[in-house]
Amino acid sequence: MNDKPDWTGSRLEVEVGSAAHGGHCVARHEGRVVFVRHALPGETVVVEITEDKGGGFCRGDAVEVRSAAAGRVTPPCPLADPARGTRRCGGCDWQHADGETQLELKSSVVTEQLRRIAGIDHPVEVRALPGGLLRWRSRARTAVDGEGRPGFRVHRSHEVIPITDCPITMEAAVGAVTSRDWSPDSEVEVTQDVDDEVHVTAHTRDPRRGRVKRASQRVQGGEFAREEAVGRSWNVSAHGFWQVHPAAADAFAATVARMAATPFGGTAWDLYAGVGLFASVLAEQVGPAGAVLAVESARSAVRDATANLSDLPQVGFRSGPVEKVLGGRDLGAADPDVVVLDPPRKGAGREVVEAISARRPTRIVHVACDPAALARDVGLFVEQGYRLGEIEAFDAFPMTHHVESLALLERDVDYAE
Ligand SMILES: C[S@@+](CC[C@H](N)C(=O)[O-])C[C@H]1O[C@@H](n2cnc3c(N)ncnc32)[C@H](O)[C@@H]1O
Repeated sequence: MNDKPDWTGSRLEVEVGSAAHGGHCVARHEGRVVFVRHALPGETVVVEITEDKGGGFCRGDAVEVRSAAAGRVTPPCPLADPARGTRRCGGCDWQHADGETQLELKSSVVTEQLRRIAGIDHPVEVRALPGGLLRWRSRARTAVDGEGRPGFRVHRSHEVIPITDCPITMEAAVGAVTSRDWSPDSEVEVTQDVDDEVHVTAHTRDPRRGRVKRASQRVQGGEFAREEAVGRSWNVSAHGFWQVHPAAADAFAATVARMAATPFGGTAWDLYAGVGLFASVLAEQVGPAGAVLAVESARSAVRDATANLSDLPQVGFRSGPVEKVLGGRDLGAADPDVVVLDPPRKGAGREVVEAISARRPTRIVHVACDPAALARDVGLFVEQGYRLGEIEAFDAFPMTHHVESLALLERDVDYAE
């Protein structure tokens, strides 16, 4: 039986330890672990407990800094200020850290996740992308409160804090969202594309089902957002997947190209292909005599990819979940030389890792936006006989805890095969 007191709502002074996955730092109080938001390693803070897991760990927000770390700054957004108590925007975890400190925190988290989850000692250094810490976000989904005001949710809560700005979001995008009222309790999606055209779609609540309907109404902009990367122009369905940071697509594609190094005339797979960004790079490497198979589950993305890559006949598309397509028969006869996979946040998982490994590609490039998922999948590939060659990591989401890592996994070629 748990006889520990419930600390929810209490304020405790703690010494803050290292950064943990998810934008917290770890502290201890009376033998219990407290995950503290908006603190920095080495600080002494007063934390208000927002969640007590009953005998296990607690979560809380730093509400007063008694001794600040050297990297602490005043958050540019008032919604991330400790003076607000625990009613802070849930979006930005590291606004109170300067840019260099954010890179150090993210580097330590990626390195630690690899060590803890995959048992691999491989120090990772996260690099900044050009463009600074503010106004980089080209895509956002905002909530709307009961009075029709757009906003963001409090961390781990349904409460919506109305916004008049969001300093990490591009100016025209945030202006399009904040300049009007919306249907109460709806959601608004916004995209600012490379031409600075803003696309806005409202998703309204279905009162019968008590959740936001998938049916949506375009309020501003066109069907497609135009983007540019790898020297090409891309048409992406206005709220379809495209990298959120404007410098990310080129940086990731260049890294994929370098790590993949697919032989001319070879075969490559681009799994979770989106609108075909990495498939285009692989297609250039294999040339007209090679083959690239792009697999993607969202039908609109496959449609966009097919149109975007119509000049690259060596790219073939399969529409459907990767786990199903890899289990099917229409993958083509040739085993891939190289596989690139860029799964959603939860990672690819054992079934997909085993299906890829069974085809014995020489090189695998794993692109991950979550360090824990990266470590899980890397560990699974290592179980299948691959070794971690290198990792390049980018801060494609400044001010938040998110970080993008690209890992190269290699298998020694056995020429007797
Ligand atoms: C992180 S995005 C990567 C897109 C692309 N590589 C890029 O950089 O633009 C992940 C993509 O995987 C797709 N996806 C999610 N789950 C999938 C699944 N089980 N099978 C295939 N595609 C999936 C999503 O629709 C999304 O386009």
